[in-house]
Amino acid sequence: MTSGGGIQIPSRLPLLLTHEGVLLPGSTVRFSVDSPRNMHLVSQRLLKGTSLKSTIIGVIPNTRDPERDSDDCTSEHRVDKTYFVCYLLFNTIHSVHTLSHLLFLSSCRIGTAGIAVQVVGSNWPKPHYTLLITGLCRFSVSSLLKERPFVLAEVKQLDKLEQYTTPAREGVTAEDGELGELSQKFYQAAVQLLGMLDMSVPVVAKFRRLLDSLPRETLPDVVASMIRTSNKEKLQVLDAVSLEERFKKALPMLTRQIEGLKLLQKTRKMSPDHENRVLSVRKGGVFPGRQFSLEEEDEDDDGDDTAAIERKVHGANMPEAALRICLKELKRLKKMPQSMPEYALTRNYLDLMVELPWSKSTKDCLDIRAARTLLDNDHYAMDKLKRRVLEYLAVRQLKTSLKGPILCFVGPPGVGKTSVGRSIARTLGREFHRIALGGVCDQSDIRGHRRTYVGSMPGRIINGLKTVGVNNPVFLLDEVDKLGKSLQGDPAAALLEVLDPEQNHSFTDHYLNVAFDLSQVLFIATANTTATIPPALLDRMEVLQVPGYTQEEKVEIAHRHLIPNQLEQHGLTPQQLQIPQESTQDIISRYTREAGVRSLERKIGAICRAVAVKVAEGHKVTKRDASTPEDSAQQGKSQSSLCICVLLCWDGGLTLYRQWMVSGKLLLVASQILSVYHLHARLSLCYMFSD
Ligand SMILES: Nc1ncnc2c1ncn2[C@@H]1O[C@H](COP(=O)(O)OP(=O)(O)OP(=O)(O)O)[C@@H](O)[C@H]1O
Repeated sequence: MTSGGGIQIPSRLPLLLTHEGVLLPGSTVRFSVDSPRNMHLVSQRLLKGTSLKSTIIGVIPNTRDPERDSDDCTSEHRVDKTYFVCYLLFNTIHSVHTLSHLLFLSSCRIGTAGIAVQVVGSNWPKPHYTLLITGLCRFSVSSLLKERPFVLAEVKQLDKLEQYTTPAREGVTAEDGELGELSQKFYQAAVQLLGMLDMSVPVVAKFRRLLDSLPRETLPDVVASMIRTSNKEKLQVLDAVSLEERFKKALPMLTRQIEGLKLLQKTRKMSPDHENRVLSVRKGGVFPGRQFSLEEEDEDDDGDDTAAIERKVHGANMPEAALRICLKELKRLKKMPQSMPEYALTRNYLDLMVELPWSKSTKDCLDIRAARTLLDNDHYAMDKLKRRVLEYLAVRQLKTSLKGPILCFVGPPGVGKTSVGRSIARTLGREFHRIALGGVCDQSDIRGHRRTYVGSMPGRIINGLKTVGVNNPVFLLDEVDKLGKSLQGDPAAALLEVLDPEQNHSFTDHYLNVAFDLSQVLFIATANTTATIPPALLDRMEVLQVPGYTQEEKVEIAHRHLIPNQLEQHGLTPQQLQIPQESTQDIISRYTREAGVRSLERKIGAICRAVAVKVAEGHKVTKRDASTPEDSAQQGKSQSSLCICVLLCWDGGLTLYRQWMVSGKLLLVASQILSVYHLHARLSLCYMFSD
């Protein structure tokens, strides 16, 4: 095998006839073997041989063994007798052709001698072997020695194997004239290509490693086997026996690949992370392995995402403990692939942490006189409550320390507890957030779920803070008396910490798992009764009773607040609908039975809706008729003198309760029966237009 210091391949080589791929010297290719001749080669030569010599075979590319095709025919048409006779005849002729074909092969084809580095056999779906062969050198077939059981040929080695063991400087150099220039050009092109490729791809990594360590002579074969080339092109390189010709054949392929990449990069604008990756490899001469690249890629892929969160985390102005947790989570997030379910959980957690108003607050603009005016304007009566609220606010104005009592307004429904809470927020110039506690029976509603649970989320307090975006809002805990209890814990107990000024500076939501200072939040609670409020909770609050209203108070509330509000809500003007005090009194005494004014408000709303329909219809009619200036004047007059007559009818009897709003002639335009009270009564409206 060795002659004169150089390595020689055996002069007789078993030949593997393959049509699958082209094995070039210096490359490794996997071949699937299933034709009888090739199968014999593997079983009788490769598997039985014990020496290195026995693992060297010749690979003749682009050759389909004719016997394999005929074998296929046999199996497919085994039962067809007529075909079988034909097949025998055909095979006799064909065997001559096969021999000549192989002889033709042996006279003009070039193959690659290679070492079978791996042989894997399998019986599924049919018996076959898979060979992993590393190419050594070119050879030409001198003569065919035998055809069966596998092809054996006398071969002539074309490449000198010692070339592959010579260091680069002793191989082709620039001083070697045209060949030297060619090889230098080829090397530079290969380096250029490398600079444009994604280094995390294994084949590129291999390419980079090989580029500097291999002798230049081997580059055309190695590069041609690695870049995107067709089998035909690889065959051209294989057939190029002279080194110069080989460089000339392979260089255009390499240049084409570079141009193609350039074009691709032009159209698909390079992403910055890709650029970074390429740059990092260009700078550090050592190419990182696959594992390293993957980690790097993960970081780069979501680099923007995590970088943005990191910026937000640092900008959120959160306390040190929270910041530490965020940075820890961020570190974990960076290491996680985005496809991991925990990635989304951690991401959501960090999003919430950066959105929370750790140190964002509104400035209180408390002026007791203005507060009194505002409360008076918003609410009629409720003197006792308003007085206490003003006292409370005055103390706050004098003493900025916020450790005051938690006010709890207790009274029947609709007496204005919630709306007073809203007014307090307005007088203070703070954000207002209402937390409805009616029916809440799970303590995690208040404190949140631990992050270990699927679908965990923060409690209502933290959610409320996120919504308002400041850490000093007015939180109205509505209906504290309707808190429930269940196996999931007692939400009232969770509220104890929230409402205790001594404790709530370090309120810890289970989801956040870090303390949030609630001491700046102004809590106001409302309830219909104190009977169902847990004593411990009641003890933390100052109860302010809000009694129901008298008839006179209700009439005043209706005319000062409810009717103007409803008119505005329904897009009506006071000229279009005027409800006299007597009518209001009647509605209160006959159609509402309540301590508050919610039902009364609904009745007024019903009247407004009915009037809105009529006004809208009136608009249409007048638009159509108002073609002349006289018509327009008439229309304005009619609208301004629109009045209402309330007809109350119940149990079939009709009571006309007529109120003439304008003097003069009145015309009944329309009447509508509105369903107001389910069985007893109906409210009928008549619209009268002045002529
Ligand atoms: N004194 C008042 N002055 C003006 N409007 C009032 C007054 N009392 C109640 N209202 C109005 O009555 C309506 C109902 O009030 P609100 O929702 O505050 O009642 P509540 O006491 O909170 O009822 P609930 O206990 O059912 O929650 C609101 O539109 C409110 O403006």
